[in-house]
Amino acid sequence: MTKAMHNPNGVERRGLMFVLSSPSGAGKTTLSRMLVSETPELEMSVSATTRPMRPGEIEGRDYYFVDRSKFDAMIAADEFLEWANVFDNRYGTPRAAVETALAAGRDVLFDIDWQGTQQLRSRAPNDVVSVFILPPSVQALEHRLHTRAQDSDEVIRGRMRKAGDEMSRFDAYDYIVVNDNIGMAFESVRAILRAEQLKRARQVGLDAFVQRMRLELER
Ligand SMILES: Nc1ncnc2c1ncn2[C@@H]1O[C@H](COP(=O)(O)OP(=O)(O)OP(=O)(O)O)[C@@H](O)[C@H]1O
Ligand SMILES: Nc1nc2c(ncn2[C@@H]2O[C@H](COP(=O)(O)O)[C@@H](O)[C@H]2O)c(=O)[nH]1
Repeated sequence: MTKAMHNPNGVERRGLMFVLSSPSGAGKTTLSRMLVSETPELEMSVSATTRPMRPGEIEGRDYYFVDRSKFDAMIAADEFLEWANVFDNRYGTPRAAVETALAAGRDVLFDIDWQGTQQLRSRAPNDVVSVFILPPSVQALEHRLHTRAQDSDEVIRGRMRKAGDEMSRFDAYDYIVVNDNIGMAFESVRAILRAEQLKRARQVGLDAFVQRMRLELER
């Protein structure tokens, strides 16, 4: 699915699909924004959703906000790489933007739930790297949802009720990060991304790179 890109070190490598999941409010959006702003080769996948827009959200930056009939038409037209029902709404990853980014040799970041992660992994098992973000405590999670101040008390109660089930999905992920101190959590996520970019199997240009140096040494 992915094409080779050039690393800063000059070795070609395959792009990867970097997934962050967590119970609602654990910090995926915050970490995603930090990661994208510090990683030029990483592009955020913008999902489509039927959920109402929150104050401060921007169409096309945070989500594509669509109604249920548009969403279902997109499913019928096979426009999603994955989609799922989450908290009584539908969410999906538009296929075209992701395929364009990967074909241009970029990495793509996904803020999606466990169901979407499963679907991506079954499509591209070697290209998905998944990270599950846990909150430091239940109290901190609830506090964060309240201080974000973007959902009604009823919505927050619903998300807290589902947090236990969401958290139990951690064991299907490659890496687990507890987001207590945001700076430390960010450093952990960034280190995971960097290490995965450097995996030997992703650096598809290594043979050619080493071969060039060997030829030079033999001259
Ligand atoms: N380490 C942290 N310490 C304190 N507050 C944090 C931390 N990380 C994130 N937050 C705050 O917690 C709130 C929820 O974070 P965020 O929106 O990133 O969560 P999320 O996992 O993306 O949630 P959702 O799944 O509902 O979109 C935000 O107000 C954010 O600023
Ligand atoms: N399977 C998918 N899950 C998605 C997608 N986009 C977001 N999400 C997940 O939904 C919940 C709720 O998000 P919120 O913005 O309403 O708080 C959260 O777990 C997201 O990760 C998607 O395209 N596919």
